[in-house]
Amino acid sequence: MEKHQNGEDSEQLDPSICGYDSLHHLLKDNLKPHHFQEVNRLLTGLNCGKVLETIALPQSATALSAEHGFDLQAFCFHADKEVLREPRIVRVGLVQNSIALPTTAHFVDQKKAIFEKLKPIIDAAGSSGVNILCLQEAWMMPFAFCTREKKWCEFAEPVDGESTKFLQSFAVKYNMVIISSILERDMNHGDVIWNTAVVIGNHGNIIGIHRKNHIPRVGDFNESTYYMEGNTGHPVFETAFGKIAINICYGRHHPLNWLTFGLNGAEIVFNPSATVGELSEPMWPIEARNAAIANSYFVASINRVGTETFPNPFTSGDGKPAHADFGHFYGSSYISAPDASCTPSLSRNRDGLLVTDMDLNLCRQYKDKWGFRMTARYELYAETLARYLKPGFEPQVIRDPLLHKSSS
Ligand SMILES: NC(=O)NCCC(=O)O
Repeated sequence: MEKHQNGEDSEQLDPSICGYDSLHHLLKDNLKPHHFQEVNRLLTGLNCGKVLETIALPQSATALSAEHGFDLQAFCFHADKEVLREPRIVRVGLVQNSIALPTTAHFVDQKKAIFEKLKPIIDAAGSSGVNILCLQEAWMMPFAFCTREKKWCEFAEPVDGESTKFLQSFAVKYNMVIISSILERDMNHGDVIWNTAVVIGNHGNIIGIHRKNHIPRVGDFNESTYYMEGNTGHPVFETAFGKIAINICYGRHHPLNWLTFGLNGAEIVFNPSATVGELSEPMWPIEARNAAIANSYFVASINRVGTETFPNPFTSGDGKPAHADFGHFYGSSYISAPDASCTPSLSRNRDGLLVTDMDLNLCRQYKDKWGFRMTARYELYAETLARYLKPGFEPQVIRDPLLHKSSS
């Protein structure tokens, strides 16, 4: 079987949806235009009563996408015009990518090759005027946590390590905030390892970090072998372009995690992820979108791409025979808005850059319209949670007194 540069088998290289690289394209090409219009309205919603607009990007960006073969799509979310506030338009970029060399290559070469691969994509974002750019989870390494082998810890870096330095130069060059999700080694605290998002300001400064709150224990996601649950809470970073937060991957299954970023004032929550089709694909278009609606903020979801094969087969205690790959990381990065509209997703199988303008005024407009914050009744839940956390908790269940009585 033919092997490709990144270690994928050619058999695994058609992770298309019936030959299409996204559900959007499949529907568009196969439905009659008026059917597609209705399906699209129901699936991706309307923004200010209209289908989401596409935007034209500069030729420098489209040329980079053509030369390097990455998917490039661009959309725009509007908000209603307000009397007292000017529009607050932010241009966001999301990058999804596969690894660049087989996982058997020297670790230094693997990381360097990913840096090289990302350069033209980040340049395309910069030349498109992106204000905030977010990369996928642990973008600087293969997602080797399935293996449980400790050698992959060598990819971990301090917060101000080489990946941050690499991105700082782009942040300065393009006046861009960059969110970089890395495997972090905290040298000042006994070399402890974390799954961390570093927020780099548009002057190249490090604004702060957030460490992944919820660590998966599902399928091959054996991440708990490598790092612990984060200790940074739910920080919101006030940047030159808006208040942002990062909910790293598996945290998207936890509604209270989304809520707490919202309570701290986030206007955009980024969800850098690494997840595979077999496990989570039906959840992917739902959870982030629901969070955007429920919390009246934008959510930017990013997933890596490709199938990563590791040198030694592994098992995960789920009865599956030993295997050496993680399954297919299905890309499909997209953005959801508080008004229930969302962009089509990027390719399921190619590297990509999604550029999206969003008027942050939409967040407050939807708080005013639906009043989810005002109707939330937080005190009810605070009281139940406080009781639930005590060892003597008893669930509030009212039993039908006729249950188990024999019917006469
Ligand atoms: N990276 C990560 O947390 N993946 C867990 C699987 C999922 O949440 O879909």
